[in-house]
Amino acid sequence: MELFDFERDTQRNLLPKDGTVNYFGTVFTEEEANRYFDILLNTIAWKNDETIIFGKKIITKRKVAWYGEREFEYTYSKVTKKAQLWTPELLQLKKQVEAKCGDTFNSCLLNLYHSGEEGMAWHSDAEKDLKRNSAIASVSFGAERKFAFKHKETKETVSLNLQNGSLLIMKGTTQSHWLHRLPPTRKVHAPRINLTFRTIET
Ligand SMILES: O=C(O)CCC(=O)C(=O)O
Ligand SMILES: [Fe+2]
Repeated sequence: MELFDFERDTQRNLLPKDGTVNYFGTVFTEEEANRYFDILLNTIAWKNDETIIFGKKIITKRKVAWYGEREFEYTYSKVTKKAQLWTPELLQLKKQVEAKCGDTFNSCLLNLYHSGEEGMAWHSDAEKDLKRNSAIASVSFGAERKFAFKHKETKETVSLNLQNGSLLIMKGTTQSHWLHRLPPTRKVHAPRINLTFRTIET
C-alpha cells in the first residue's frame, strides 16, 4: 500500500494499544468547511471558559459552547454548565457525523481558538457525566492544528494534524489510558473551531 493510502485508511487504529482512534481525514469539501466555520462563528453562543486551577477561578482566552438534545447539566473543567438546545446546523452536522462513523451522540462541546497561541492542555474526556467508553467524534474547521495523544503509563505519544473539514473518532478505552492535547503554536495565526460530539449518560 502507498503511504498516502495507508494514512487515508480510516480503519487503521492510530493508537498502538489500549484504545482506538480513527482519522477519517477531510469529510467536508473546503467550501463546505469554510461555510460551516462562518455559520458556527456567528450563530454559536460563545463564552470564555471558566475553570478552577489551584482553587482559583481562571478565565480562558479560548471560547467554548455546549449544546445538546436536552438542557443537560454537565461538569467540564470543574465547572457545571447547562447545555443549549441544538441549532439547525449542529443537528445537521451531528447527523452527517453519525452517518460517517456509525455511532450516535446527544451533545456537543465546541471550542473556538482565536489563533495558534490558544490550545488545550493534556486531559482525557472521561467526566462522570459521559457514557463510559462511548465514542467521541471530533470535527475541525479553520486552521490546521497538531493534535497529540500520550499514554498515561508508558508516556508514548502519537500525533497528527487535524485538517479543515476533518473527522477524528476516539473510542473504546482511549479516555481511560490516553491523554490528548492541542499544543499551542506560534506558527498558526488563523482561528479554528472544533466540535466534539459526545454521549451524556441519561
Ligand atoms: O480542539 C481540539 O481538537 C480538542 C478539543 C478537546 O480535546 C476537548 O474539547 O475536549
Ligand atoms: Fe478532549
